[in-house]
Amino acid sequence: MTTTSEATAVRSLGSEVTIDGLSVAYGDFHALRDVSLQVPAGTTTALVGESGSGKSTLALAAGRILPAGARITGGSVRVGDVELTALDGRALRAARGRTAAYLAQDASAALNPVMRVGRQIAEVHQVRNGAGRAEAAVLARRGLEDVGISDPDRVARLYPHALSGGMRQRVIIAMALAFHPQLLIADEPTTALDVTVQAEILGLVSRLQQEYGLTVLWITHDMSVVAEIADHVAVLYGGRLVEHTDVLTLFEGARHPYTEALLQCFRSGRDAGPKEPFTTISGSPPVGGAPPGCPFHTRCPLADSRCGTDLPEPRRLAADHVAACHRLEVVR
Ligand SMILES: Nc1ncnc2c1ncn2[C@@H]1O[C@H](COP(=O)(O)OP(=O)(O)OP(=O)(O)O)[C@@H](O)[C@H]1O
Repeated sequence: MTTTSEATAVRSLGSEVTIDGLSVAYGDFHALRDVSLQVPAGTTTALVGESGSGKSTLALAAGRILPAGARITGGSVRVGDVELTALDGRALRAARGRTAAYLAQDASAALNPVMRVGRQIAEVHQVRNGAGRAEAAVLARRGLEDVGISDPDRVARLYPHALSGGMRQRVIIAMALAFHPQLLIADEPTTALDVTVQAEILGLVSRLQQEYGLTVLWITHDMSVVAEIADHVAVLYGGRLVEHTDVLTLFEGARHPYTEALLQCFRSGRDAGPKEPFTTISGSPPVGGAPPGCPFHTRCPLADSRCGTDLPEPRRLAADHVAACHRLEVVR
């Protein structure tokens, strides 16, 4: 039987995540190819890239919570000391429960509409942490307080439809924390919220991340979110990791032409007046598989003939900086 202190105790939650040579396919189509990435325990890595670049596939593979139909075709994922890619069946189901919690863009889809929110969080404490019913109710209220809800007793009795979008997202965060996750996957959880609420939720997750030492993979299109929450950034294009670096280097010394193009779009959107056009990346991301050579070569202003035929290997430029590009010397 679990004691009160065991059920209540929150470990220093985050574990190191090591992804090595990971490839994932939906049917015959490879959405992710040969991606290697390390997320140190207790840090946040932002996954950025245009739509379809493979951000969600990578994050979901890191928690082994890919949808049905997705197959890991190569490589490995280790969370803490568990090699997730080596597990299947019952062992995988058990490991999943211990490993990752997921914050979705649409918080209402993650909540049961006919159950009071306090009960939903309490159930996690009962099932996941072995708390008794009364203790779980206390923990649920404490969880609501922890995510900045000032009147947890009242809110615990509400159904999800009675909550605003921001409040629903807070409830989902409280529920995610109740899982004591080794890895928190945040899939653009703030994009559906208005700007003020978005800032509040980002501030909240940053505080909780530090307080609980959470390891976070944060999927986003938005470089201002990256600046706010990330320690490291992984840039994906056409299912490949093209650059991986710490957040300061990203903004001050990105080396891959695709990363540079994303940053130019961000800066021009941020600095443009209301009627000024802002920069976009010409062309579209690959659909149905990346071309041979560098996946970005068809849109890259610096591409030469080799870029169309040879896949660039990731090159280590500093302890915390890797980029895969044949033309790094001419970027800076
Ligand atoms: N369940 C699925 N079945 C088939 N193909 C899928 C599935 N999920 C994703 N894909 C495809 O895999 C590729 C990568 O998708 P993924 O959702 O990982 O990209 P993303 O960068 O997260 O995009 P977005 O920002 O639009 O969410 C895309 O081409 C997508 O169409």
